[in-house]
Amino acid sequence: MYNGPAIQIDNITKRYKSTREDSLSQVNLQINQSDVFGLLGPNGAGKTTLISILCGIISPSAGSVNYFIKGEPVFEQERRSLVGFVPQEYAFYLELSARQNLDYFGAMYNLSKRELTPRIDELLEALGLSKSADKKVGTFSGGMKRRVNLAIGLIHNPAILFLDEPTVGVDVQSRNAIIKYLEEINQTGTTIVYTSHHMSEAEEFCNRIALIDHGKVIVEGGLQELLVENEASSLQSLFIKLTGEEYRD
Ligand SMILES: Nc1ncnc2c1ncn2[C@@H]1O[C@H](COP(=O)(O)OP(=O)(O)OP(=O)(O)O)[C@@H](O)[C@H]1O
Repeated sequence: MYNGPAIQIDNITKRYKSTREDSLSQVNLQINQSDVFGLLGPNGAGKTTLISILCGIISPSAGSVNYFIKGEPVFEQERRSLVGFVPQEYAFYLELSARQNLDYFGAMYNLSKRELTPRIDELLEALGLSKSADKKVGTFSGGMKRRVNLAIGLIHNPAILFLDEPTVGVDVQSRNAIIKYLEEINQTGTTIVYTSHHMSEAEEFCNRIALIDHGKVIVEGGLQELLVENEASSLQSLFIKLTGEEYRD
């Protein structure tokens, strides 16, 4: 499988208008096409800010992000169809059914009914939502809502998928289903960039990580190499070793 760069992040700095400090400072990263890349760090480190910049939801104060598919640069106008985003907050209509939500968001990507119907069936089936497809999402459990959120981010079959804490608040079964499905799509060529506070999940799921703290990348690279280099027995111990034990309230 092709494994050149998919995302090139150069010198990203972000300062929100209402703040006096940079939320991100001089972030440089390269994410490769076959990666499941983990953006990890304590509360307030800058993970959501970075992922929001990468998906084009907010602009950086300085620096640039470039995307590539099989080595070819992606132009601004193509980006929307090639990039998918699964936000931390639920991004759907509680009064609509799972199928109606997927229909609605699919139409926003200009997918035709002929493309959309089999894609919706495939996602509902893959994420264990077929039986509840026509029920209002407002009646769903937390795990089912997370899976609907994921299906919406994937509706247009993006080549690069960003996920901000996709398994927060779900039970073991839903977590397992979500991670298994993400592993499958990564195997078939989707680049995945994800944030999580769940260190054992990230340790199993990611091949490469960047540890971010106070808006800066502290370390980045292959997960196994980082564990060996830092003499850490697990991702959790690497995290504590590099970010300390103090609360970040
Ligand atoms: N819209 C905003 N306006 C002002 N400051 C913000 C805004 N969003 C985030 N920040 C600040 O930027 C810094 C990074 O926040 P961010 O949400 O990116 O961190 P995070 O690593 O995603 O945290 P968490 O793990 O708690 O979700 C924090 O100091 C936060 O207070």
